[in-house]
Amino acid sequence: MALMAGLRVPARALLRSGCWLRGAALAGAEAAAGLGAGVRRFGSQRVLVEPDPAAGVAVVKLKSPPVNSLSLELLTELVISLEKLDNDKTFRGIVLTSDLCGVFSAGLDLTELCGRSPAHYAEYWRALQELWLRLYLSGLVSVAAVNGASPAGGCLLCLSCDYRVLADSPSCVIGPNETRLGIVAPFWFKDCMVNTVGHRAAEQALQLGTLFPPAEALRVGLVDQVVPEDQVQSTALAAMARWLAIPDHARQLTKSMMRKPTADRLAKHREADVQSFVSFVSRDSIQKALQTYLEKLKQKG
Ligand SMILES: CCCCCC/C=C\CC(=O)SCCNC(=O)CCNC(=O)[C@H](O)C(C)(C)COP(=O)(O)OP(=O)(O)OC[C@H]1O[C@@H](n2cnc3c(N)ncnc32)[C@H](O)[C@@H]1OP(=O)(O)O
Repeated sequence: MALMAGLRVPARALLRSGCWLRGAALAGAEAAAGLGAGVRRFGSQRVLVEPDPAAGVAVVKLKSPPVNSLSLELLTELVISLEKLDNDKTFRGIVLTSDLCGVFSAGLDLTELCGRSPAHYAEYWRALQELWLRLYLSGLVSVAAVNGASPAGGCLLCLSCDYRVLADSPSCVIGPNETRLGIVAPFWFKDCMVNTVGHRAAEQALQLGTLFPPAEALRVGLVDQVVPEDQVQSTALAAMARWLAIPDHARQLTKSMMRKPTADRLAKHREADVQSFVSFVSRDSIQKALQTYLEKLKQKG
């Protein structure tokens, strides 16, 4: 404990990434995931990809301690991994999950939104747009195995998938809490919410900045299943099998028919959306609100 207190951040990071617990269990986990000899994990520093070529499925794990906040680096690495999987005919589906304990993703990395230059904000927003468009329109089946808290941008990642399984734990809250920070979700996040839970529920959740506990998230339709924490990944893989039973071409054309009009609203006006974000985030009042929120988070930690 004293050692952990003295080395607060690294110790927490290690615990979060499950390093102390995982070493011995790794071989077993690989076997359970169907990773035989010769099937190698790949990915990058912040995105771990565990392929199961026989099943045509890859488990994509976010591993950017302490909370998988969406830094420019994480966004970029995730886009690269998704692009690679999208272009590899071996794969028909991905399970998106977190390699950390208790957090799926803390949403946008607030340090990317505070005290930076307009050029940085623009670069960051373009990366977020890129990730959303790629995930939302991916021809792969995407199942989110939400094994931790998933506020704001974390919720957007989940909503961009085809199916969501959430862990049944009080800490596993999910929802669009932007207004509580004094900021506003972009219209394409709003559209995703509306498409998932309907206009009235989306309007209430977005205005109130609601973070739903699991039972409420299920009731409102924000997630499709709530299961015990240790069954999230296996349930996601079982759901994946149901989706993969459908011929790809028919499912993909249907997905595109359902989602392209929403995606096009951004795709056709990306640069205007970037400029609107840059001017919003650069306001003194927004900078102050974000700084205050970030300081509160740090004090709490
Ligand atoms: C300006 C216009 C923008 C429009 C864009 C709208 C779209 C999306 C907006 C967003 O996504 S904004 C981000 C919203 N996210 C949140 O409100 C979540 C904040 N975090 C938490 O509630 C908690 O951290 C957690 C995720 C529930 C995990 O709790 P836990 O107790 O396990 O960990 P903490 O001690 O709170 O945090 C550890 C460490 O991480 C830092 N941190 C947490 N979240 C973020 C973040 N989003 N960005 C950057 N850093 C974050 C936190 O400050 C701690 O730092 P240290 O104290 O260790 O330095």
